[in-house]
Amino acid sequence: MGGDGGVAPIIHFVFVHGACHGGWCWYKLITLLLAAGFKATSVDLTGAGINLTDSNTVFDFDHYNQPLFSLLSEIPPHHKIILVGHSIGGGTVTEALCKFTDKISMVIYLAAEMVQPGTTSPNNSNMTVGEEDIWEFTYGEGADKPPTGVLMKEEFIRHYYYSQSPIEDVTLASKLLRPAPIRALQGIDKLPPNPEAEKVPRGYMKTAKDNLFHPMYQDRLVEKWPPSQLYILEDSDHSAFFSVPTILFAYLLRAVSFLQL
Ligand SMILES: CC[C@H]1c2cc3[nH]c4c(c3C)C(=O)[C@H](C(=O)OC)c4c3nc(cc4[nH]c(cc(n2)[C@@H]1C)c(C(C)=O)c4C)[C@@H](C)[C@@H]3CCC(=O)O
Repeated sequence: MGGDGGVAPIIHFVFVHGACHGGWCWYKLITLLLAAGFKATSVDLTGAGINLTDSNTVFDFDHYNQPLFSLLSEIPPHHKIILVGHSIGGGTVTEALCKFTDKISMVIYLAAEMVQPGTTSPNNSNMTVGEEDIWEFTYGEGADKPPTGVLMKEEFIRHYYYSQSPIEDVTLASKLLRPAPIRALQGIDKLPPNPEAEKVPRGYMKTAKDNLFHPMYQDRLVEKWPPSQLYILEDSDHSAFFSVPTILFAYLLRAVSFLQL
């Protein structure tokens, strides 16, 4: 029995995708966790996955994150929420951590943006997002206005997102990726300091064979805001949920074994 009115605690993993992805990318992890007796949910942020909003109309980071905020507000208090964010979804996770601090038992950043509220990202000269040739922009407000969406060009997907992943997953993903709301993403890493949120245990999982989010840049994030647990996924590309799902599953279980229920 836990401390919440005598109701037994339930460990509930909530997964947040990165840019252009959707809740679909967690299908292997959700299958493994459900089979092991945990609760596991993935969310489609606004304009992603099967969320019906056109991402070209999403201009605000809070609007983009709204489906996660709704989900978190509905989860009952006896659920011990482990919030897991991938890639730029780490920005969403940090914002949710600040808004729902009391509901979250642990946050895990997977190859993710992990920036202490009140500070800025370390120098990002290693980031591939700056290499415009790999991106295709959409102009929902007309060609004379700044872009509203961004999607990786199909010929670069295997190398940058999924170099170590099964080819079937690459094929599936290439059908499901959708443009990310570029203007909403400009709102990441703009949070005020939040000492309460910093008390929540935090894990970082580094992807060592990542062609998109350089491992050295991930090291810098970890140095700048050291997590309580650090895991290295040696054989993982940027998308550990496809390339090393069983190792990721094992590391998630190890991470939650440190929870005080
Ligand atoms: C194009 C500019 C826009 C942006 C888009 C974007 N960012 C990432 C993707 C896209 C389309 C990815 O596909 C990747 C990801 O989420 O993979 C699933 C992205 C990352 N972005 C990161 C950090 C980061 N991005 C931005 C800004 C933007 N990203 C523009 C608004 C910032 C800041 C503060 O401006 C930061 C810190 C990483 C977590 C990943 C990997 C990026 C890489 O190394 O290339």
